[in-house]
Amino acid sequence: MSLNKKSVDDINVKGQRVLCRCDFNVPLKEGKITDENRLVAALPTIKKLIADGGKVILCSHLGKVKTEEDKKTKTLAPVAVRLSELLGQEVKFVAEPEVVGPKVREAVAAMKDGEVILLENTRFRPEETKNGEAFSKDLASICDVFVNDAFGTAHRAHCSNVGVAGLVDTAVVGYLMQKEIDFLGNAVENPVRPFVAILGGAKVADKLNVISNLLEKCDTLIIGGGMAYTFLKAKGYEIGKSLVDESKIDYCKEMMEKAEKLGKKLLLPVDSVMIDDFPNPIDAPVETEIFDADKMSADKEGCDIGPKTIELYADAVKTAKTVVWNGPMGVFENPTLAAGTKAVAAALAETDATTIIGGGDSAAAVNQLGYGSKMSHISTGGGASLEFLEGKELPGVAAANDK
Ligand SMILES: Nc1ncnc2c1ncn2[C@@H]1O[C@H](COP(=O)(O)OP(=O)(O)O)[C@@H](O)[C@H]1O
Ligand SMILES: O=C(OP(=O)(O)O)[C@H](O)COP(=O)(O)O
Repeated sequence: MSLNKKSVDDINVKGQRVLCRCDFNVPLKEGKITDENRLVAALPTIKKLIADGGKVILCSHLGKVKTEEDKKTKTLAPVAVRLSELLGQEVKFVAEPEVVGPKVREAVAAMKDGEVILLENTRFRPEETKNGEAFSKDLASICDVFVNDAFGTAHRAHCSNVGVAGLVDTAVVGYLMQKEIDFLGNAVENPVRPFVAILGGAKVADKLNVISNLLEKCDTLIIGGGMAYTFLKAKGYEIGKSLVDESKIDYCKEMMEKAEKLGKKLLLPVDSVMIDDFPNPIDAPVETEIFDADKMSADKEGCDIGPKTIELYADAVKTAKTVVWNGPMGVFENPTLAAGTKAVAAALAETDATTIIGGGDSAAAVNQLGYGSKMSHISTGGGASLEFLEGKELPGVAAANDK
């Protein structure tokens, strides 16, 4: 999918009411934002709209809203406070149960050019995630122009990113959306080779589906983390209590055949760090033992790639010119099980390749290890970047006006 969409550079927002959909779905702990990456990433578009004299109405979802209790804890109030600080001007938080109601209409009517308001969590309206008409219409009624900069949500078709776009004359994308699609699009469509893709993590079912498409595009596909064990089982190896998706064993066999047919390298762990039981809490001390991949213990669980695999993977990355990485190599939240993830992050930091990180946990791992600034691009979208890499059209992008 190429991004031949109208952007904030193609419109004049002076004096216009601009509804700007961002992805402010940030992690919160006791009401405090613990990672503000998504807020910082949204600033260029917001600043541009302010500078151009728009009346900037920001909106976003925050988490999944299922209960009444969620409406207390998943408020965007802390985001308004932090955004005000980051922008150096007031972001007025206008909260009401229906998200867009009389209070918001009044506040919008009173806005001066260059002012900013933030609406409450769009998922407080139950129609939001069903792309229902009433809420889309409410959103469209308070704006002249719609800007979608929520890349992290682009794989969803909801009122605030898709429904509303169909009800306004002007629907464009923001800078973050553009940057994400450009980086990810170039990486898969015109990669400087060798192109290495690294997949790991625990969302095994989701991520296994990406492999078929990625195999056609990359030169080497490296598999680690929880998803590796379904492959190792497909090879006939004992995997003990490790994570597995039984329904995907035949698919993994097919993927190994596909790689061979296409002449692509598919690298799997040759050894594994195993433990007796999954740690609880996750960072509790654990006793580890290293096994070759074809001699794993039937009573243990594989939780990281072993030292031989680290060497193999670091070597494969060394000569790469483009690397896409999604998903940690092990249970990196536990310091004893973080070596594989650390080593891959270090290998990426050392190459002169274009390095693109996708997925909340992978991004957190890279940042925690201090390698964030060494990567070419850290995507703000996990699910969205994966669906994009799979070659799927993202509804949030498709809904914007073509150039
Ligand atoms: N071998 C493994 N067994 C169980 N969990 C694993 C294993 N390797 C990695 N994980 C877990 O995978 C999680 C991240 O997976 P995922 O959500 O798919 O990644 P991302 O957020 O980067 O897309 C981490 O919490 C990590 O502990
Ligand atoms: O955090 C998000 O997705 P991600 O965890 O896949 O990056 C997006 O804000 C989408 O949120 P959702 O998965 O609740 O629709």
